[in-house]
Amino acid sequence: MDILTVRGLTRRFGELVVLDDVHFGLTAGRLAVVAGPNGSGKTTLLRCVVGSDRPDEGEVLIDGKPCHETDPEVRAVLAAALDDIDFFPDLSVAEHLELVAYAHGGAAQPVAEILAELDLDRVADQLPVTLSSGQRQRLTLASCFVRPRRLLVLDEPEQRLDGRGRAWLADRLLREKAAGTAVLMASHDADLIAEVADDRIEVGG
Ligand SMILES: Nc1ncnc2c1ncn2[C@@H]1O[C@H](COP(=O)(O)OP(=O)(O)OP(=O)(O)O)[C@@H](O)[C@H]1O
Repeated sequence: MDILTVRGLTRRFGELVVLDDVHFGLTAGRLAVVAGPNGSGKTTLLRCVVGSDRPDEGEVLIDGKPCHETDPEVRAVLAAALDDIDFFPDLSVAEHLELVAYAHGGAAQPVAEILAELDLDRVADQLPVTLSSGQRQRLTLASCFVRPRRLLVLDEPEQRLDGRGRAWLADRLLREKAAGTAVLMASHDADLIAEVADDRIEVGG
């Protein structure tokens, strides 16, 4: 059965039809990439899937049930990194990850391990505001990987990562699939897409 089902999703902003009757399903262990040029509706689609935007028509089902962002069941299943993520300003990098794990029923992977994996161990005691942009991106991704999940939604996760970070990301996504996580990802990185994607959802022109 699909973990994620999108049916007839349509989103308009005034006269602009950004998403027009989008359909797809995603099962455990598969990765679908959302592809299209700038402004084609990739982020809008992901925002509708995670519930931070509402489609004008159509529906999003998680485990066959309509998805509402605040449902405890959805919160337990869905880990998302879209660009509107906020960090707790007064918590260190390590404390932020401890709290995210705690809020979702415990760490899926020890915080110390994920810090080391993402080269964040050197900045574990720093506040988010003191991080470089690449380190902030790594913390965004770590926030998804530290918590339990069956569905992962990522908006251009490769952005601001260096070469080593991109290699790590590809490997990590392959491991996510092997562990049975369903992944929906917007990306402009053709190499990453070729390496990890099973399905391709084209949006826009
Ligand atoms: N709240 C909004 N009000 C009006 N227009 C919007 C709104 N949100 C998005 N749009 C428009 O919808 C279109 C799709 O935007 P979206 O951010 O989904 O594109 P994208 O494919 O993610 O682009 P990029 O590759 O640049 O990240 C754009 O033309 C954008 O201006």
